[in-house]
Amino acid sequence: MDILFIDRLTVMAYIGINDWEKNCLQKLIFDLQLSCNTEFFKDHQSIVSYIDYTHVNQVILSLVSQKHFYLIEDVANLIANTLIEKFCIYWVRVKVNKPGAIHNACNVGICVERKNKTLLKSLKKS
Ligand SMILES: Nc1nc2c(c(=O)[nH]1)N=C([C@H](O)[C@@H](O)CO)CN2
Repeated sequence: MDILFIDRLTVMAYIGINDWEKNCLQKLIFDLQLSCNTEFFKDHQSIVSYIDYTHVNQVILSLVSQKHFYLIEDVANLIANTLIEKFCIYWVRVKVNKPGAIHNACNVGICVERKNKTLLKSLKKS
């Protein structure tokens, strides 16, 4: 398995469980890993199936700017599930960092992994 990654993608978001966090933009930093098959892309006819990381970036910006999120877990789940849905990938890892959330820690975050079970099944059959 090959991995396409995006490190330290930074977005300002409405995020948090406290009242004061409802109207206050805070920094979230994303580390993303998406499975891909670079051998497959060598064939020019299949160029359409490469994962465009600029498109991934746009999807994340659009998702995160749409509403207020309660937990970083909610953001991580939404992004992981959407990426699995929108792109032809069978595995994704999404790490959401909320630096500064705890004054005596340099970072806190959540890391989720999702698999596209339907795609996995069809890959096994072929
Ligand atoms: N597991 C989590 N715990 C907490 C979260 C969270 O998103 N997931 N959020 C907060 C507050 O919003 C905090 O970040 C305010 O600084 C507390 N605990």
